[in-house]
Amino acid sequence: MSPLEEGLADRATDFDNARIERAVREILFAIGEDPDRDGLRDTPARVARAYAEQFAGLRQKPEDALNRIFEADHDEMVLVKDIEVYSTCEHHLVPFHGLAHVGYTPNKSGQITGLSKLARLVDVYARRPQVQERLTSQVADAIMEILEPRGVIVVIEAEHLCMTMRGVRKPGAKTVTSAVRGDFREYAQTRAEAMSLILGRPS
Ligand SMILES: Nc1nc2c(ncn2[C@@H]2O[C@H](COP(=O)(O)OP(=O)(O)OP(=O)(O)O)[C@@H](O)[C@H]2O)c(=O)[nH]1
Ligand SMILES: [Zn+2]
Repeated sequence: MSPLEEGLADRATDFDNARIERAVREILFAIGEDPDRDGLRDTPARVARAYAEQFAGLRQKPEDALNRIFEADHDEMVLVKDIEVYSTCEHHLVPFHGLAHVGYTPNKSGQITGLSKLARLVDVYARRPQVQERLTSQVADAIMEILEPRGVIVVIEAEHLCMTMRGVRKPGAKTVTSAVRGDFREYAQTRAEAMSLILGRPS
């Protein structure tokens, strides 16, 4: 399986609402609640709808998002920073959220994509059970494969609710991950330039 396909659900496997509803009802029983009380009666169905949205990326491919490629007379860095990202930690199924910064240097023929498509691509991978490291590298690899740029940099900074509301309980702790490919990996100067734009200060 190619890295881009990792985590992609078999498209034949439809999202199973009824099964989620049964499972959530079970969990409610198991924690000692009454799933039939007023406030909880519709909860299994609500959770199923929420999961359909939260995990929609399991049925999407990166090329569904990066589907507009133009040619432009521009072959220098394009960076979209501060893309809000919400994902689900695959260890505890609780959210992690933060900011993604995605930059690339177009190839010599100046192939670029719509700016919003980079944010859409982040969502394709974020809307799956994830670890932050894999999310970061999948976004970078998809851009390399589809746009064939000279290089890509992806930086994600996020707070994991599994580390704040439970477990070690360290609110405010940020996890920063990066994936660099092509020019950004090869040339320290190019990488430093991107990092200073991302962090908003000289690195
Ligand atoms: N590398 C990585 N680890 C993650 C991510 N999200 C959560 N984790 C960690 O996954 C680990 C799971 O550890 P376990 O010991 O199996 O589970 P646990 O007993 O619930 O661990 P604690 O969170 O320490 O209470 C924890 O250290 C989490 O902080 C992520 O995106 N990347
Ligand atoms: Zn977790």
